[in-house]
Amino acid sequence: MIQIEQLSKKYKNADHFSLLDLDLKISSGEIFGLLGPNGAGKTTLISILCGLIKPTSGTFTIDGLDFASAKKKLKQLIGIVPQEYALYPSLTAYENLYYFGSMYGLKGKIFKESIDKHLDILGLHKFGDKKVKSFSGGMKRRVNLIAGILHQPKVLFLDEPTVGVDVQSKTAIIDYLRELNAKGTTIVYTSHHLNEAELFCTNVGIIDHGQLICLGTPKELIQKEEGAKHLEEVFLSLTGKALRDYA
Ligand SMILES: Nc1ncnc2c1ncn2[C@@H]1O[C@H](COP(=O)(O)OP(=O)(O)OP(=O)(O)O)[C@@H](O)[C@H]1O
Repeated sequence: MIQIEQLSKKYKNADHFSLLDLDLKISSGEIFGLLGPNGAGKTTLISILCGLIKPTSGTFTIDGLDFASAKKKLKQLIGIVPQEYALYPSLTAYENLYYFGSMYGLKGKIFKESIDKHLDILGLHKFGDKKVKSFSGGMKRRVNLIAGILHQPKVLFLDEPTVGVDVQSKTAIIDYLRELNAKGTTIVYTSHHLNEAELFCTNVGIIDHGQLICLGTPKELIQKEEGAKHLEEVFLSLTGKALRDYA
């Protein structure tokens, strides 16, 4: 279970809070969708939960652990699939995965077999020895995903794992995440694909201007919004149509 209490973040020199007094509970076994317009605070929240940046105030625990007292345990417990490709372009897919797995202390025959197995499951078995710089966006996204799950995390955080990929890669990624979840992995993911989130998530939270503005199953949120048939209509009704450009 992830328990977040009164979490706030104001970046150095920023004139506004990117997260403000956010309370949220995510139960074990969920596929939780963190949705919101550009600049809403999704990446900021995921980055804090993964221990990549520190909150300005507030607390959170994952499985009862926090970074202050149990950093090493937490790092093993969670997996991170960042929005930007965290891959070395001039290494092969296999070398990248070997490197990232080693960072979690993985080694030996079972580890190597696990890399091969995951390359196979995600349709990359023919490309393990090819340099990542020659890969399509969809292939890079799939390698990025494998890099985050080789150590079998209990909780997996993914920041827009299906952005910029074709329907085939998207389906392979979502199907694989569903499989992981069925085996017990809690999934927290951000996305701008509201149709995908509607079908994929057990619960969603919409955040805007750093605050949680609604929470529930996709079905509940759609039922609550008069005239809405899909999550996208709920989303637009709650967050408005104004563009969210920032620089
Ligand atoms: N390193 C930073 N320094 C200052 N401000 C930042 C920094 N990173 C993000 N912000 C600001 O924090 C706010 C939330 O940004 P964040 O990236 O968390 O939003 P997001 O919901 O993930 O957006 P997107 O959908 O565009 O990825 C924005 O106003 C952004 O400009």
